Amino acid sequence: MSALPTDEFNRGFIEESARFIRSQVPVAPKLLIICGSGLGGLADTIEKPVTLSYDEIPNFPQSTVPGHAGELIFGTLSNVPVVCMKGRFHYYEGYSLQKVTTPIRIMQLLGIKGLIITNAAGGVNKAYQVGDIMLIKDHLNFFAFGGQHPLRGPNDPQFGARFFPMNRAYDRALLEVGKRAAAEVGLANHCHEGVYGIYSGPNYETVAEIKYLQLVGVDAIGMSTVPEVLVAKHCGLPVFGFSFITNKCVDSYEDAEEPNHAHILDVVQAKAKKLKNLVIKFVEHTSDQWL
Ligand SMILES: O=P(O)(O)O[C@@H]1C[C@H](O)[C@@H](CO)O1
Ligand SMILES: Nc1nc2[nH]cnc2c(=O)[nH]1
Repeated sequence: MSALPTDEFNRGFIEESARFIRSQVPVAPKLLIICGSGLGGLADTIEKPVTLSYDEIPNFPQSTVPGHAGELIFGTLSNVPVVCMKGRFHYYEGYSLQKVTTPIRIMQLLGIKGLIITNAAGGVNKAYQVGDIMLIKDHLNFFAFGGQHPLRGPNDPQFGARFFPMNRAYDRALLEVGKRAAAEVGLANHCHEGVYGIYSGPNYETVAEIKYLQLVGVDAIGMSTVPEVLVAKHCGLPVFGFSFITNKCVDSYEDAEEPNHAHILDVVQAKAKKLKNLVIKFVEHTSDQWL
């Protein structure tokens, strides 16, 4: 008999993962930080870190992409107990959207109150430059237009309602705090608010696809984030997200530039300190909300 997609969300599996983590970690996290490609250095700022490798945790997926270490780092930031996922999962790796998002549900069982989500993305908006950040104000979920959704299948009401709104998926107040934090760490002139689009990958976009994305209002394109945000919103978690613009998307046949993952990781590395400072400032300004 074929498995329902929600079998990956099976409570027994998720609870087993959560139980194991509880047995290893002294303090339950209040905030989950998901690190995008090359952004694992965000975890370096965590105080009193306790590291769990993904392969130690029962039923946890394994990272397969360079720039995604495959570790959970628990500790504190501005006195807030946090957990940092150094390594996320992508649909193109072969995981179902349910498997991609199980960490959100596991962390929800552990008691998180919010999500900071980051990614490396291509700049579709012509005004965006390499090294800019885009605070995510909304997304375009191309997977859903094609009927692909992590919450397809029976709903578990203990996590959230069958039908749920997404028009305020990216918390407006947190976005304002993000803007302030970006200015404080010297990123004011490199900070935008925009719409993130998800593309399945693993290839980068064609010129025609980039022209289409420009037309429909996508500012930055990537291969992640949206599934995790859907599952986080389903279980009521406020979300703050930003994209780090690692390349300008090619929208002309005359342009010989080609995106390249190794180069993308180098670009992230070059700005790592500022991005860490941004996350530190953001948590500092919002700490009361999570405790
Ligand atoms: O995990 P994120 O979304 O940051 O990773 C992006 C999308 C692909 O996984 C990869 C392409 O270079 O970077
Ligand atoms: N889909 C997609 N993902 C990316 N991640 C980093 N750059 C890009 C890009 O140009 N396109």
